[in-house]
Amino acid sequence: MIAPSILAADFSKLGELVREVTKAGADRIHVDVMDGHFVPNLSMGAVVVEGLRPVTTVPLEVHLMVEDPGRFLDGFVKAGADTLIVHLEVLPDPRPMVEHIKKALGKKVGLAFNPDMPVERIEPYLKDIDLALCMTVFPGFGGQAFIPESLERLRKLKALTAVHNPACEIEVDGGIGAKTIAGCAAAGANVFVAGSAVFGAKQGPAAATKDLIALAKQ
Ligand SMILES: O=C(CO)[C@@H](O)[C@H](O)COP(=O)(O)O
Ligand SMILES: [Fe+2]
Repeated sequence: MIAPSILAADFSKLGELVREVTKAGADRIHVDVMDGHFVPNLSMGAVVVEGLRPVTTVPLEVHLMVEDPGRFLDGFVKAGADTLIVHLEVLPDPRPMVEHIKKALGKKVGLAFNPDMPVERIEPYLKDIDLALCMTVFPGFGGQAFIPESLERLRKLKALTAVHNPACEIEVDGGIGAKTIAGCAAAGANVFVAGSAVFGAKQGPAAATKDLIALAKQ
């Protein structure tokens, strides 16, 4: 599954671009939310999700790179988010929030972790989540280079999900493109976030989406 990240899109044409990648076969749209604290950058809030909701039929997944995700969950749900992804780094015990997102809010829940977090830290929560997001760059900015050590981490994550929750999706985010996507798929990933490789592609976002879908399948 391909999840174009709108962080790399030309915001003056956001609706049009999201329509275009949806038509090209994007499986979901990835919305990067940054608070300037958890990561050294600011990006977008729930109004963007609200604006995009009528534009696409595919799920909108919100990647919350924020220190205090609990403050924002309701707003994103009201705006139309389908999946809420929170970072393990800011949750000493993510279980109450995972439960809240699933039961009270009725949405899908993802747990993300940075490249310097031991993969085993997510193990106790795998059985309760829909998606594990293995960051393949340090979060905060689009357009960074894929960290090669991520492949070994993905293999570990795949082995852990096989034991605890084979239905749990394994998502990769950061530096995913034509050169890195097949390796990530072989290592166990099945959801691929791509920002610059889609919206910055020479061939245009629609063709790039189709190319990435084909490469991920090989
Ligand atoms: O969460 C993040 C960055 O923190 C990502 O979702 C980026 O937006 C991916 O951009 P590319 O590396 O694909 O350009
Ligand atoms: Fe992201």
